[in-house]
Amino acid sequence: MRNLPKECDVLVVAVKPQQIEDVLPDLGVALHGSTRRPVVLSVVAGVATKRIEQFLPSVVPVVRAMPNTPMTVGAAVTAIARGGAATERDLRLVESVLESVGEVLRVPEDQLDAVTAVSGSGPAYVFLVAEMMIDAAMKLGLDRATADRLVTGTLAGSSAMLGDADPVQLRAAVTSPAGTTAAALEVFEQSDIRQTFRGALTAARDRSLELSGIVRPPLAPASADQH
Ligand SMILES: NC(=O)C1=CN([C@@H]2O[C@H](COP(=O)(O)OP(=O)(O)OC[C@H]3O[C@@H](n4cnc5c(N)ncnc54)[C@H](O)[C@@H]3O)[C@@H](O)[C@H]2O)C=CC1
Ligand SMILES: O=C(O)[C@@H]1CCC=N1
Repeated sequence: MRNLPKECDVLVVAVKPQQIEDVLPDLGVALHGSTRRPVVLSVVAGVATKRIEQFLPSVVPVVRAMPNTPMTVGAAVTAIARGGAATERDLRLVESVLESVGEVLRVPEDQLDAVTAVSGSGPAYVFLVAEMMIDAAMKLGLDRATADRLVTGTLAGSSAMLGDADPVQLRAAVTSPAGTTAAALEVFEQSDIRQTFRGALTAARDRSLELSGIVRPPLAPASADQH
């Protein structure tokens, strides 16, 4: 930890929210003892830049990001927000790192809890849809391998069509009057699926807000020679 600031331009904090107090005090000490000022990039859900800054020298730039797991296939969408000491140059540096694995958007920090609910947790909602479609396909008599290929191909193809297109228009184009899609969509609407989605995303947003309250105040400032 002590040598990290000398070796890195960007230091990524990627522990669980409950673990940041195990990491940030030592990082603060290492940065106090260093003349080099790497950007601290936190991907930790629900922990505000102000909280992170409390552990670090005031000149250290902090940028908070909410990426998502499609990063592993170069298709992330990540939102970033800057802390008090971060400059335009720091933001560009972070963007250049994150753009190597997907798209990057800048948002005000107070929107990151909503972002977490939408795109941070979002892949799980899509995977749940895949799981439920595969299950329903098998109930209709398709074998597992066929169901997997049909569902995976349908989700991938539909995502590729979305691009900048309007999902409402895309859905309308699939839905023939009194046809099969209309029959399925009627069942979805009757089950109040829209309200379910609003409730789910609100729960995720609220959990992110709640997590921001779990972090205890930092320890008294420590000088480098105490460690
Ligand atoms: N999983 C996801 O889709 C996303 C996760 N995040 C955030 O990323 C963070 C990490 O999440 P995951 O990767 O899912 O968790 P994880 O549990 O897989 O990774 C946490 C890592 O922190 C390490 N760690 C724990 N204590 C440490 C310490 N004292 N010093 C050094 N390393 C330590 C662990 O060894 C582990 O590798 C969380 O804050 C989460 O909110 C953000 C966006 C998406
Ligand atoms: O579930 C979580 O807390 C993390 C944050 C976004 C995705 N996974």
